[in-house]
Amino acid sequence: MRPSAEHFTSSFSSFRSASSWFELYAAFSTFMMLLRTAINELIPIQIRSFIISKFRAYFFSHSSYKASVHITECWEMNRNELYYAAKEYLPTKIIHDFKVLKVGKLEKQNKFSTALDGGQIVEDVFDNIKLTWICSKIDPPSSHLKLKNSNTLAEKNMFVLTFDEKHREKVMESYLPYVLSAYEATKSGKKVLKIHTKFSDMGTIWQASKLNHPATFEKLAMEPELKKAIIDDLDRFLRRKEFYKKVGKAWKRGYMLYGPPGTGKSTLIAAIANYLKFDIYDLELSSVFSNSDLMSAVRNTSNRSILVIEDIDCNKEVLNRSKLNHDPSENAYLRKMARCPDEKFTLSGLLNYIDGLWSTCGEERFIIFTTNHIDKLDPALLRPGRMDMHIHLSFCKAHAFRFLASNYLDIHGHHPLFEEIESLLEEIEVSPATVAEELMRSEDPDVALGGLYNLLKRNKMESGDMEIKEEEKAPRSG
Ligand SMILES: Nc1ncnc2c1ncn2[C@@H]1O[C@H](COP(=O)(O)OP(=O)(O)OP(=O)(O)O)[C@@H](O)[C@H]1O
Repeated sequence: MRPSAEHFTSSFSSFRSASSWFELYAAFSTFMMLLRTAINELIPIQIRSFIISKFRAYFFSHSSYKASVHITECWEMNRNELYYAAKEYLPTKIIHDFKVLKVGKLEKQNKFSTALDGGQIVEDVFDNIKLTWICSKIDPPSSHLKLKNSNTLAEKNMFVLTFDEKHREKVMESYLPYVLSAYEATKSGKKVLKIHTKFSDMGTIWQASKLNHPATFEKLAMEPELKKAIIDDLDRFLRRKEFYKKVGKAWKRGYMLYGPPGTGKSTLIAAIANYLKFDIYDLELSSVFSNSDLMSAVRNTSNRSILVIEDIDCNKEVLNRSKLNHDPSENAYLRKMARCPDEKFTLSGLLNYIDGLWSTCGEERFIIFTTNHIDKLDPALLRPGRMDMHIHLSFCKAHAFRFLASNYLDIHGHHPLFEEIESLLEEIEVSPATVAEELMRSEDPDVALGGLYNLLKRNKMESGDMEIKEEEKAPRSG
């Protein structure tokens, strides 16, 4: 069909109106350009930025951009503590209104544990910030990468935490540390303690076994003031994380336990470990072959642990080893394995080294040295500030004896032999270990206490005989 004359006229008029629109647009653009130039020239940039920020805040403050944090099960092929913290923390948020929840119990636990059953959305509020958690699965990587020290496939699950973008800083700096600290607390509550011993002379691997030592402060025969001072010190240490940070000190503590054999040094260490819920790393100096060997051993200890170095006065032994006492070919081999050719050390050098290295490794750590002969120690070790507390454990006197009698024989009141035993204990030196051993010989208190009395009398006579002999040996004056 051919177009009519009216059709052409209306198309032309619409073209005219379009051209007038362009004219209008051009005029508007020119005006805006002039206005912009005028504003830029007349209003300083600071005032302009301020006005723009206010304008944005007014119009966009209610629109929420979401930010997400992905917390995967593994981090750099290792267990991601934050993931496990979230796993432990989240069920506590829905325990009263859950729709689905996994429940289980391990042999060692006396309560059952709970876990999310995947796919659930958990809502949490922290400091008026709304947070949403969801657990989701990650496809396993194509290569069958395995976790270090574990048979689990890497990166199986993750938590996605979503929140308002504007709370990003608070979530990262306050909320996540809060989730982590709640986990640390529950973890230490149900922790099965371990004692690690150095695995071999050549390697630096620790071998762990369960620490089943039942020692507690309640069962330790010790002057009540000293016991209280130690417990107070431990409590202070535990709650002062922020303080250590503030004063720029490593969050660590060192004790020196000294006293004769059998006075309870090892028992006290076990009681401290049970109290703090810290693992023990028991380092025998005879298993350390060089500074680098020692460095690896110390570096491989974990946080929340106690590094115990017993009998540090055995200086001779260490020096003897470094002077190649054994077969020379064997020593060459051992040095090679320890990657420290011809490296020697003295005990004081070794202790200085531990001190320096240890203060740079991890946190929440204890180091405990024990010695039977404090007088033999290198003074550098006893220097103020190196060890935080020097604890003297001594022979059994009346108070410790009564304590052991009530603990071992259930005698809480009086016994006819008590006074005689106590006066003998004032005269001779007997360790709590010897007393405890005698008290364990019979369940009958009369028999056990009788045995102890006889032992103390014998010891007294022997020490009297020795004194007489010493006097006889000494040259007589006049
Ligand atoms: N103060 C104490 N309170 C309760 N029991 C103690 C005490 N001291 C020692 N014992 C008992 O004696 C045993 C040996 O003590 P322990 O091994 O702790 O002494 P030690 O000072 O470490 O000895 P060593 O210097 O020979 O290693 C312990 O198993 C414990 O039963």
